[in-house]
Amino acid sequence: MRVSILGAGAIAFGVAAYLSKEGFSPTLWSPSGERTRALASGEPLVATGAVETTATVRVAGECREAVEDADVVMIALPAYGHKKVIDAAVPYLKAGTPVIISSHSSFGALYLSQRLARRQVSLPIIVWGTTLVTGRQSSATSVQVATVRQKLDVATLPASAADEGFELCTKLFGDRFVRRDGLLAIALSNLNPQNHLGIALLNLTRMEKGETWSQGGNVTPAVGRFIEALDAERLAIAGHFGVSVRTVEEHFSLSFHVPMGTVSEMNQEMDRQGRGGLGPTTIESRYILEDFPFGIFPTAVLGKIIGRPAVLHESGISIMSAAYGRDLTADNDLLPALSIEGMSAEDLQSICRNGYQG
Ligand SMILES: NC(=O)C1=CN([C@@H]2O[C@H](COP(=O)(O)OP(=O)(O)OC[C@H]3O[C@@H](n4cnc5c(N)ncnc54)[C@H](OP(=O)(O)O)[C@@H]3O)[C@@H](O)[C@H]2O)C=CC1
Ligand SMILES: CC(C)(CO)C(=O)C(=O)O
Repeated sequence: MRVSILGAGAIAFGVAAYLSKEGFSPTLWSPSGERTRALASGEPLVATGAVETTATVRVAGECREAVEDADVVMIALPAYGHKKVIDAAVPYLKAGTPVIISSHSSFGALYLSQRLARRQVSLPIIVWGTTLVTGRQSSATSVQVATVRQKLDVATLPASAADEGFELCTKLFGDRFVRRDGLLAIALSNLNPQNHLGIALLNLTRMEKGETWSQGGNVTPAVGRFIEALDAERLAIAGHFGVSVRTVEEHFSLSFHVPMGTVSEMNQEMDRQGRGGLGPTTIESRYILEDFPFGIFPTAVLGKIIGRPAVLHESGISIMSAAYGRDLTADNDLLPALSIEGMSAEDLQSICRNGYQG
């Protein structure tokens, strides 16, 4: 099966390595072309850690080439690139060809559905609550994979494609998928924003000064409690919509293979095992530039829609925007096209179930 991955960062490399190892043939597309230059010249992709393989992967020079050829398309890059990449792909996507959005955030699936409806193209959009793997790109041709997650939440747009989406994901990536109740559940499942709000806000000076610091080791009890309080707001919103989502504690335990405990205890355990990872060394980090506009902000919008303001989410945005000297919510280039802020909870639930019709 030909899987074209739009993106060529750590996750795209990790997924390409995983698929190659499983006998599928992935194609990578780098929007600027920069990150696939060495692979395009014939060098193999080398993965180490939780996925160990050396593989030759195809590189597409243009988005059209990646998309037209594919049996499945996957978007695997930070949300601040989603609009650009979706706009590039939409003209070439074919009816029926599934599109997987890895670590869906900020209703990117609705944006894709809206653009496809304008072309009167109908296809299943498969959304994941987070990524299959975690890791870092270690060079232009290599990736260090830290973990392959045990469980991954999945849903589809429209919801009626759920069986097809679940079967496809299981065929490609194994028996690890947990079916969730539609796009809204997935939009509330991505936990990076809450984790990264706690980590980045409470370690901002380390990031700004470019220090080398242990991420897991610095999820101290106070940082852990803050993340748990943010999670309580997210869970309350999910509860109001009647959708079931994983707790932050379940997320850590299942993603990083540590026994259940408090958020701090689990991070400290990862750190003790040498798997705590390093925190960002710049404030120009996706922990802020992706997670605040595309994760924390949409969750705060959902809180407003249901009349239960997510006070810590809103405060986090205000404090970080003040620290940046600009309104971070303005970076979200997906929400304005969707006018979600003006919708009723019922209308939002309906569009998240059915998508846009051509
Ligand atoms: N890495 C991890 O462990 C985890 C990552 N995630 C999530 O997975 C997603 C991918 O993460 P990761 O692979 O680490 O990220 P990277 O920063 O490594 O992604 C780099 C890729 O994104 C592209 N990109 C960056 N900015 C833009 C833009 N403005 N427009 C178009 N494309 C852009 C780059 O394009 P180019 O090729 O042109 O340079 C490149 O292909 C993110 O949403 C992240 O939050 C979630 C959990 C863990
Ligand atoms: C490092 C990790 C796995 C945990 O914060 C992560 O979520 C990321 O890189 O985005």
